[in-house]
Amino acid sequence: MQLSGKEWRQVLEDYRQSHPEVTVLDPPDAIQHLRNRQYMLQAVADMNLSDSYGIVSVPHQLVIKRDALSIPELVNKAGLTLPLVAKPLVADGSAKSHELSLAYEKYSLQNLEPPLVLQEFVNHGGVLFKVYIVGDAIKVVRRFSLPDVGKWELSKDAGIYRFPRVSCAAASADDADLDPTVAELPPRPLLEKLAKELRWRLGLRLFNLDIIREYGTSDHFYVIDINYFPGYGKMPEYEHIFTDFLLSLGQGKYRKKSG
Ligand SMILES: Nc1ncnc2c1ncn2[C@@H]1O[C@H](COP(=O)(O)OP(=O)(O)OP(=O)(O)O)[C@@H](O)[C@H]1O
Ligand SMILES: [Mg+2]
Repeated sequence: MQLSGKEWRQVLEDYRQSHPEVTVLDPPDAIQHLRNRQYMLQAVADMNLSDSYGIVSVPHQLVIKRDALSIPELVNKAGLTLPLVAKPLVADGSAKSHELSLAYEKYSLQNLEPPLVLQEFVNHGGVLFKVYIVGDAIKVVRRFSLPDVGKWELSKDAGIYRFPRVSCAAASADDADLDPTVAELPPRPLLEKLAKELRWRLGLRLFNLDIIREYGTSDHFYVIDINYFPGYGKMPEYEHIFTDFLLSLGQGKYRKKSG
């Protein structure tokens, strides 16, 4: 018998209820929440994180459920500024769900295929920060990203550009000769606060964030993507970090039992 995603989650949930001695790393419903780009970044938006180390927000975005012809008008009403990144609404790891495009011109938006999320493109100097979270541990790496879009390109280009899955193609930018204002990692205390709060709000322990710094600012960051259980193989020192995480779970259980 083939189970639907929902039925499968129910099976896991029932198992958890009837086997309280089993450690569930992350609950299926919380994981499911990240598979929809309409909700994925909501926890970051709700946090309103702003302190002396910086501001963390999410790009303005608009959900288009159907009817591509109405997109230009909806974009107008929502006050979104072009260029926009169009992302399929569902982010389930399938190749299709990672087919993104960049739209420079309002009327060309009618050629997109809903359901999708339209997100304002934020210039960020072509570098993004992947922030890996494993329980209490945080590890950040730099990756090359999409280049900035200038006014010149905006006036000249009148279309939609599909781009390949950047995160797979992009090499590490950690050893590259980069503009230091672009390459400087987000402040550690800001990331600690963000990670701690997100672990709590999302109810998850194993995920990563894609963060960019708005070009020309030193401390305005945007979270543009959150993925559950990302490819940890690309995270430096993942063996140690993962082992420590698993050991800490065992210790927690032991304390609970004996305490
Ligand atoms: N709002 C934005 N502003 C600027 N660049 C963006 C924005 N959103 C996405 N990008 C660029 O597009 C890339 C892919 O976007 P995103 O991470 O949302 O898609 P994804 O398909 O979920 O990717 P992943 O391969 O990381 O799972 C980002 O790594 C970044 O280079
Ligand atoms: Mg990403």
